[in-house]
Amino acid sequence: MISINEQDITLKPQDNESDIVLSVNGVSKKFCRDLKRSLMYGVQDMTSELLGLREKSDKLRPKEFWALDNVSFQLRRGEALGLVGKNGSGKSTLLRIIAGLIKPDTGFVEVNGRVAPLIALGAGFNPILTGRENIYANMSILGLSKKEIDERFDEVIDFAEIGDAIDAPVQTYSSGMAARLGFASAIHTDPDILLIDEVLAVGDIRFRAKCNRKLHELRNKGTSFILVSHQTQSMLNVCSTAIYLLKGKFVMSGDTSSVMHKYEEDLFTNGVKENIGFIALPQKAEMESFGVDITSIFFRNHEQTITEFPITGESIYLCITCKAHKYVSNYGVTLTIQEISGDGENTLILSSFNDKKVLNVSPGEHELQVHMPYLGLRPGSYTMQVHIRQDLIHTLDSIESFMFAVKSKETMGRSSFYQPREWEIISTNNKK
Ligand SMILES: Nc1ncnc2c1ncn2[C@@H]1O[C@H](COP(=O)(O)OP(=O)(O)OP(=O)(O)O)[C@@H](O)[C@H]1O
Repeated sequence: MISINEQDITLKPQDNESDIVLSVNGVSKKFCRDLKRSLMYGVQDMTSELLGLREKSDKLRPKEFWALDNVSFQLRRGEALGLVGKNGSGKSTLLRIIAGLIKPDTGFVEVNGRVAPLIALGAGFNPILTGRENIYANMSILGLSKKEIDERFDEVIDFAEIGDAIDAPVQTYSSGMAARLGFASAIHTDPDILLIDEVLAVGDIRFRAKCNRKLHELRNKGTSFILVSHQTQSMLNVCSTAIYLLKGKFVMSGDTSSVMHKYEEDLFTNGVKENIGFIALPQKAEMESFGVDITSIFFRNHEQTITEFPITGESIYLCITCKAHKYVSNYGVTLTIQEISGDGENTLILSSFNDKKVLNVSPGEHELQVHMPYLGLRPGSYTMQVHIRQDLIHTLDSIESFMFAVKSKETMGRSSFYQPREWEIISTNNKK
């Protein structure tokens, strides 16, 4: 994933009309899911457009739906704006309208400068043309003359690290190569606005670092960005402001952390509210059990009171109640925690086996407590897998998703975990 470090954000939007590089005004776009009807509407629309009869329509025809519904916002020079929303909320449609790839059904977009879309992998590339031909086609679509492209050509292929493959058809490229070429040609057009879709999460770490440096350079020159991402940390790192779309509708805009907070909260409370921070399971019959069954999972605070929300930096006990049907020795618990809107990476793995804690239980009910004196997880929404194993091999019981939200009393800034700390000044005057 492309990311720009926090310190890269140097340009602050200024309150000046001439700073507005993009203005999206009441933009709506409708689509039709039924292929036959969609083709029929397409032919109808084209005919009426050719006859000069087509008016922007704010009415839906049968089987149509609004993929974008009356969205308005402005982007200023040097601003990095995040676009968040669940799958299908209209983010790509909005980027494609801004890039001029599709037309809105109502509203309009005003662009002050050159827009370079980094939308789908190898977007805009013709697979049967060579890399070289595609660079010329792509850069001229973005408004460069042949002479300008000639001047930048070597820089583009150098940047893309394509080598001899530049004269092979793009259909023979790997997705990473196509994306590198797309990225290189787009950024070498000196865009005023870069549209970055998260499908651009390609390339090795070294290439991504190179892209970051280039983006940093562009940013310092005043290029504005719109970044689509589901990853909270990338959003917080890159974007100063964000917009949240839901089913094509504008939900809120503002500073990135408040928007991401609302987005995560909605993701989280989507029909599963009753299961957050607490799970209770029906008892298993003894014949279905492998010896130890999880009966509930929840948190207790430092006073041992049950709490729904653990707090970053505070003491918390994760409690797993179990019913043992027999004496079970050498068992252990593994907890694997992921952020719900994260990139699928594990945020934290705790294992009693790794901690050399061997657990034994006699028949009956037990509460296993995992004490975390300072919770390191930052505020957000998480899912936890819980596995109880014997001798690290046999699974006795497991829970695939225990969902919980972490709240915070302190400001975390853009940190990705909580570090307990103390600040102190020690006088060294009398020390030798
Ligand atoms: N050409 C099309 N014809 C019909 N429906 C479409 C078309 N393009 C997009 N859609 C629909 O419009 C809605 C918005 O799609 P869009 O791709 O903009 O969402 P998104 O927020 O970018 O989703 P994701 O996060 O999955 O990329 C979706 O329901 C999608 O299925």
